[in-house]
Amino acid sequence: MTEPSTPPKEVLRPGLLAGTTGLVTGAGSGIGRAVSLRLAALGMAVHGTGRREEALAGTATLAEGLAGSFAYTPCNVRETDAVTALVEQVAANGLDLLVNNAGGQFFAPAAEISQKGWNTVVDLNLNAIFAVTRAAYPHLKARRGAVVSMSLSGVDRGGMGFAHSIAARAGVLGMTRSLALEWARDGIRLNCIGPGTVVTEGLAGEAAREILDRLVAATPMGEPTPVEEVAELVAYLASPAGRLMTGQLIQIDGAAHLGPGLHLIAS
Ligand SMILES: NC(=O)C1=CN([C@@H]2O[C@H](COP(=O)(O)OP(=O)(O)OC[C@H]3O[C@@H](n4cnc5c(N)ncnc54)[C@H](OP(=O)(O)O)[C@@H]3O)[C@@H](O)[C@H]2O)C=CC1
Repeated sequence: MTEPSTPPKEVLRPGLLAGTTGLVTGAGSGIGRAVSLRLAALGMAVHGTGRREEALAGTATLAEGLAGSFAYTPCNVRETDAVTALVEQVAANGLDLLVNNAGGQFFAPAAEISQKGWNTVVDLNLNAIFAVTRAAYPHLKARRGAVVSMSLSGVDRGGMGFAHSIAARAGVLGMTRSLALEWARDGIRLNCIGPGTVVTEGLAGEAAREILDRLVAATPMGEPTPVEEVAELVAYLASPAGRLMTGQLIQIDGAAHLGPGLHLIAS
Protein backbone atom coordinates (compact mmCIF):
# COMPACT_ATOMS: atom_id res chain seq x y z
CA MET A 1 0.00 0.00 0.00
CA THR A 2 1.39 3.40 -0.92
CA GLU A 3 1.25 6.12 1.71
CA PRO A 4 -0.92 9.14 0.88
CA SER A 5 1.24 12.20 0.19
CA THR A 6 -0.90 14.22 2.58
CA PRO A 7 -1.83 11.99 5.50
CA PRO A 8 -5.29 12.53 6.97
CA LYS A 9 -5.00 14.67 10.08
CA GLU A 10 -8.60 14.27 11.21
CA VAL A 11 -9.43 10.78 12.40
CA LEU A 12 -12.06 11.37 15.06
CA ARG A 13 -15.75 11.01 14.29
CA PRO A 14 -18.02 14.04 13.80
CA GLY A 15 -20.12 14.86 16.86
CA LEU A 16 -17.65 13.15 19.19
CA LEU A 17 -17.56 16.08 21.62
CA ALA A 18 -21.13 17.35 21.24
CA GLY A 19 -22.58 18.58 24.52
CA THR A 20 -19.20 19.22 26.10
CA THR A 21 -17.56 22.49 27.14
CA GLY A 22 -13.91 23.47 27.11
CA LEU A 23 -11.60 26.36 27.97
CA VAL A 24 -8.52 26.92 25.81
CA THR A 25 -5.85 29.47 26.76
CA GLY A 26 -3.84 31.10 24.01
CA ALA A 27 -6.72 30.42 21.62
CA GLY A 28 -6.03 33.32 19.25
CA SER A 29 -3.09 31.86 17.38
CA GLY A 30 -1.01 28.84 16.46
CA ILE A 31 -1.65 25.63 18.33
CA GLY A 32 -4.38 27.12 20.53
CA ARG A 33 -6.35 28.31 17.53
CA ALA A 34 -6.05 24.93 15.79
CA VAL A 35 -7.07 23.12 18.97
CA SER A 36 -10.06 25.41 19.48
CA LEU A 37 -11.26 24.96 15.90
CA ARG A 38 -10.91 21.19 16.00
CA LEU A 39 -12.73 20.88 19.32
CA ALA A 40 -15.51 23.13 18.00
CA ALA A 41 -15.67 21.11 14.78
CA LEU A 42 -16.23 18.00 16.89
CA GLY A 43 -19.15 19.70 18.64
CA MET A 44 -17.63 21.23 21.77
CA ALA A 45 -18.65 24.65 23.10
CA VAL A 46 -15.19 26.19 23.35
CA HIS A 47 -14.29 29.32 25.29
CA GLY A 48 -10.95 30.83 24.38
CA THR A 49 -8.73 33.35 26.07
CA GLY A 50 -5.50 35.23 25.39
CA ARG A 51 -4.38 38.85 25.64
CA ARG A 52 -5.14 40.05 22.08
CA GLU A 53 -8.82 40.51 21.37
CA GLU A 54 -8.32 40.73 17.59
CA ALA A 55 -6.53 37.38 17.55
CA LEU A 56 -9.38 35.73 19.45
CA ALA A 57 -11.89 37.37 17.12
CA GLY A 58 -9.99 35.82 14.21
CA THR A 59 -10.47 32.37 15.70
CA ALA A 60 -14.16 33.12 16.24
CA THR A 61 -14.55 34.03 12.58
CA LEU A 62 -12.91 30.78 11.50
CA ALA A 63 -15.20 28.85 13.86
CA GLU A 64 -18.38 30.14 12.25
CA GLY A 65 -20.48 27.30 10.90
CA LEU A 66 -18.79 24.56 12.92
CA ALA A 67 -20.88 22.01 14.81
CA GLY A 68 -19.87 23.45 18.17
CA SER A 69 -19.09 27.04 19.07
CA PHE A 70 -16.27 29.42 19.98
CA ALA A 71 -16.70 32.33 22.36
CA TYR A 72 -13.90 34.31 23.93
CA THR A 73 -12.82 36.68 26.66
CA PRO A 74 -9.47 38.48 26.54
CA CYS A 75 -7.39 37.89 29.65
CA ASN A 76 -3.75 37.84 30.71
CA VAL A 77 -3.22 34.46 32.38
CA ARG A 78 -0.39 35.96 34.43
CA GLU A 79 -2.98 38.05 36.27
CA THR A 80 -4.08 35.36 38.68
CA ASP A 81 -7.21 37.03 40.06
CA ALA A 82 -8.52 37.89 36.59
CA VAL A 83 -7.93 34.46 35.12
CA THR A 84 -9.39 32.72 38.16
CA ALA A 85 -12.54 34.84 37.81
CA LEU A 86 -12.67 33.94 34.13
CA VAL A 87 -12.53 30.22 34.90
CA GLU A 88 -15.43 30.64 37.33
CA GLN A 89 -17.45 32.49 34.73
CA VAL A 90 -16.75 30.06 31.88
CA ALA A 91 -17.23 26.95 34.01
CA ALA A 92 -20.45 28.11 35.67
CA ASN A 93 -22.48 25.80 33.43
CA GLY A 94 -19.96 22.96 33.46
CA LEU A 95 -16.44 22.28 32.24
CA ASP A 96 -15.27 19.08 30.56
CA LEU A 97 -11.87 20.17 29.29
CA LEU A 98 -9.16 22.67 30.18
CA VAL A 99 -6.37 23.20 27.66
CA ASN A 100 -3.43 25.06 29.20
CA ASN A 101 -1.84 26.21 25.95
CA ALA A 102 -0.86 29.85 26.51
CA GLY A 103 2.87 29.97 26.95
CA GLY A 104 6.13 31.09 25.52
CA GLN A 105 9.62 32.25 26.26
CA PHE A 106 12.57 34.04 24.79
CA PHE A 107 15.67 32.07 23.92
CA ALA A 108 18.82 33.04 25.81
CA PRO A 109 21.76 31.41 27.57
CA ALA A 110 20.95 31.07 31.26
CA ALA A 111 23.74 33.47 32.18
CA GLU A 112 21.91 36.19 30.26
CA ILE A 113 18.48 35.59 31.80
CA SER A 114 17.69 38.30 34.33
CA GLN A 115 15.74 37.46 37.46
CA LYS A 116 12.80 39.40 36.06
CA GLY A 117 12.99 37.48 32.79
CA TRP A 118 13.11 34.18 34.69
CA ASN A 119 10.15 35.18 36.85
CA THR A 120 8.12 36.29 33.85
CA VAL A 121 8.59 32.99 32.05
CA VAL A 122 7.90 30.93 35.18
CA ASP A 123 4.77 32.99 35.90
CA LEU A 124 3.45 32.34 32.40
CA ASN A 125 4.42 28.70 31.99
CA LEU A 126 3.98 27.35 35.52
CA ASN A 127 2.28 29.64 38.03
CA ALA A 128 -0.55 30.59 35.69
CA ILE A 129 -1.19 26.95 34.89
CA PHE A 130 -1.52 26.05 38.55
CA ALA A 131 -3.90 28.96 39.13
CA VAL A 132 -6.14 28.06 36.19
CA THR A 133 -6.09 24.34 36.91
CA ARG A 134 -6.86 24.80 40.59
CA ALA A 135 -9.76 27.14 39.77
CA ALA A 136 -11.09 24.59 37.29
CA TYR A 137 -10.91 21.68 39.75
CA PRO A 138 -14.43 21.66 41.23
CA HIS A 139 -15.97 22.12 37.80
CA LEU A 140 -13.89 19.37 36.22
CA LYS A 141 -14.74 17.12 39.15
CA ALA A 142 -18.45 17.66 38.57
CA ARG A 143 -18.07 16.47 34.96
CA ARG A 144 -15.15 14.02 35.35
CA GLY A 145 -13.25 16.24 32.96
CA ALA A 146 -9.73 16.45 31.59
CA VAL A 147 -6.76 18.82 31.55
CA VAL A 148 -4.25 18.99 28.71
CA SER A 149 -1.18 21.19 29.18
CA MET A 150 1.04 22.14 26.26
CA SER A 151 4.65 21.34 27.09
CA LEU A 152 7.80 20.85 25.02
CA SER A 153 9.37 17.83 23.39
CA GLY A 154 12.35 16.79 25.48
CA VAL A 155 11.16 18.69 28.54
CA ASP A 156 12.40 15.93 30.81
CA ARG A 157 15.93 15.93 29.36
CA GLY A 158 16.76 19.64 29.11
CA GLY A 159 17.76 21.88 26.26
CA MET A 160 20.13 24.78 25.77
CA GLY A 161 18.68 28.27 25.47
CA PHE A 162 15.51 27.96 27.46
CA ALA A 163 16.37 26.91 31.00
CA HIS A 164 13.55 29.08 32.37
CA SER A 165 10.91 27.57 30.12
CA ILE A 166 12.03 23.98 30.63
CA ALA A 167 12.20 24.49 34.39
CA ALA A 168 8.65 25.83 34.37
CA ARG A 169 7.27 23.12 32.11
CA ALA A 170 9.05 20.36 33.99
CA GLY A 171 7.21 21.82 36.97
CA VAL A 172 3.94 21.49 35.08
CA LEU A 173 4.77 17.86 34.31
CA GLY A 174 5.38 17.21 38.00
CA MET A 175 2.15 18.99 38.86
CA THR A 176 0.32 16.98 36.20
CA ARG A 177 1.55 13.66 37.56
CA SER A 178 0.81 14.65 41.15
CA LEU A 179 -2.70 15.86 40.38
CA ALA A 180 -3.32 12.78 38.23
CA LEU A 181 -2.89 10.89 41.48
CA GLU A 182 -4.72 13.32 43.77
CA TRP A 183 -7.69 13.71 41.44
CA ALA A 184 -7.83 10.18 40.02
CA ARG A 185 -10.83 9.18 42.13
CA ASP A 186 -12.57 12.35 41.01
CA GLY A 187 -12.30 10.99 37.48
CA ILE A 188 -10.16 13.94 36.35
CA ARG A 189 -7.37 13.11 33.91
CA LEU A 190 -4.38 15.35 33.35
CA ASN A 191 -1.78 14.99 30.59
CA CYS A 192 0.97 17.02 28.94
CA ILE A 193 1.59 17.14 25.21
CA GLY A 194 5.15 17.70 24.05
CA PRO A 195 5.12 19.00 20.49
CA GLY A 196 8.42 19.15 18.66
CA THR A 197 8.88 22.08 16.33
CA VAL A 198 5.58 23.59 15.26
CA VAL A 199 5.58 26.27 12.59
CA THR A 200 3.39 28.96 14.13
CA GLU A 201 3.66 32.77 14.11
CA GLY A 202 6.78 32.76 16.24
CA LEU A 203 8.72 30.47 13.93
CA ALA A 204 7.15 31.31 10.57
CA GLY A 205 8.94 34.58 9.77
CA GLU A 206 12.09 34.99 7.72
CA ALA A 207 14.07 35.96 10.83
CA ALA A 208 13.22 32.65 12.49
CA ARG A 209 14.12 30.60 9.42
CA GLU A 210 17.57 29.66 10.68
CA ILE A 211 16.17 28.55 14.05
CA LEU A 212 13.48 26.53 12.33
CA ASP A 213 15.99 24.87 10.01
CA ARG A 214 18.18 23.91 12.96
CA LEU A 215 15.25 22.47 14.90
CA VAL A 216 13.98 20.43 11.96
CA ALA A 217 17.49 19.15 11.23
CA ALA A 218 17.64 17.92 14.84
CA THR A 219 14.35 16.05 14.42
CA PRO A 220 14.96 12.42 13.40
CA MET A 221 11.85 12.27 11.18
CA GLY A 222 13.01 15.51 9.56
CA GLU A 223 9.80 17.49 9.71
CA PRO A 224 7.95 19.85 12.02
CA THR A 225 4.72 18.87 13.79
CA PRO A 226 1.57 20.21 12.07
CA VAL A 227 -0.82 22.07 14.37
CA GLU A 228 -3.69 19.89 13.17
CA GLU A 229 -2.00 16.78 14.53
CA VAL A 230 -1.54 18.39 17.94
CA ALA A 231 -5.22 19.39 17.83
CA GLU A 232 -6.32 15.84 17.02
CA LEU A 233 -4.34 14.53 19.99
CA VAL A 234 -5.98 17.05 22.33
CA ALA A 235 -9.41 15.99 21.06
CA TYR A 236 -8.52 12.33 21.56
CA LEU A 237 -7.47 13.01 25.15
CA ALA A 238 -10.75 14.86 25.73
CA SER A 239 -12.76 11.95 24.33
CA PRO A 240 -13.97 8.79 26.07
CA ALA A 241 -11.19 6.88 24.27
CA GLY A 242 -8.71 8.70 26.49
CA ARG A 243 -10.61 7.65 29.61
CA LEU A 244 -7.71 5.81 31.23
CA MET A 245 -4.87 8.01 30.01
CA THR A 246 -3.56 10.25 32.74
CA GLY A 247 -0.33 11.57 34.22
CA GLN A 248 1.51 11.33 30.91
CA LEU A 249 3.82 13.37 28.71
CA ILE A 250 2.86 12.47 25.15
CA GLN A 251 5.50 13.67 22.71
CA ILE A 252 4.29 14.31 19.18
CA ASP A 253 7.62 15.30 17.71
CA GLY A 254 9.01 13.00 15.03
CA ALA A 255 11.31 11.44 17.67
CA ALA A 256 12.91 14.79 18.48
CA HIS A 257 13.11 13.77 22.14
CA LEU A 258 15.31 10.82 21.15
CA GLY A 259 17.51 12.81 18.78
CA PRO A 260 20.45 15.13 19.45
CA GLY A 261 18.24 17.60 21.35
CA LEU A 262 16.41 20.73 20.26
CA HIS A 263 18.82 23.43 21.34
CA LEU A 264 18.26 27.12 20.77
CA ILE A 265 21.85 28.15 21.45
CA ALA A 266 25.06 26.55 20.23
CA SER A 267 27.05 24.34 22.59
N1 LIG B 1 5.69 26.42 18.16
C1 LIG B 1 6.44 25.45 18.67
O1 LIG B 1 7.38 24.97 18.03
C2 LIG B 1 6.14 24.92 20.02
C3 LIG B 1 5.26 25.54 20.88
N2 LIG B 1 5.03 25.00 22.13
C4 LIG B 1 4.13 25.63 23.06
O2 LIG B 1 2.81 25.53 22.60
C5 LIG B 1 2.05 26.63 23.09
C6 LIG B 1 1.43 27.38 21.93
O3 LIG B 1 2.47 27.93 21.16
P1 LIG B 1 2.33 28.42 19.65
O4 LIG B 1 0.96 28.23 19.17
O5 LIG B 1 3.44 27.83 18.91
O6 LIG B 1 2.70 29.95 19.81
P2 LIG B 1 1.85 31.27 19.76
O7 LIG B 1 2.79 32.36 20.13
O8 LIG B 1 1.11 31.37 18.48
O9 LIG B 1 0.79 31.03 20.91
C7 LIG B 1 0.96 31.42 22.22
C8 LIG B 1 -0.39 31.88 22.68
O10 LIG B 1 -0.33 32.13 24.07
C9 LIG B 1 -0.98 33.35 24.32
N3 LIG B 1 -0.36 34.00 25.48
C10 LIG B 1 0.93 34.29 25.66
N4 LIG B 1 1.11 34.94 26.82
C11 LIG B 1 -0.13 35.04 27.36
C12 LIG B 1 -0.61 35.61 28.56
N5 LIG B 1 0.22 36.19 29.43
N6 LIG B 1 -1.94 35.54 28.81
C13 LIG B 1 -2.79 34.95 27.94
N7 LIG B 1 -2.38 34.39 26.79
C14 LIG B 1 -1.07 34.44 26.52
C15 LIG B 1 -0.79 34.18 23.08
O11 LIG B 1 -1.86 35.10 22.91
P3 LIG B 1 -1.70 36.65 23.19
O12 LIG B 1 -0.37 37.06 22.64
O13 LIG B 1 -2.87 37.25 22.49
O14 LIG B 1 -1.79 36.78 24.66
C16 LIG B 1 -0.83 33.14 21.99
O15 LIG B 1 -2.12 32.97 21.48
C17 LIG B 1 3.01 27.49 23.90
O16 LIG B 1 2.94 27.12 25.25
C18 LIG B 1 4.34 27.11 23.28
O17 LIG B 1 5.43 27.42 24.07
C19 LIG B 1 5.62 23.84 22.49
C20 LIG B 1 6.48 23.21 21.66
C21 LIG B 1 6.83 23.71 20.39
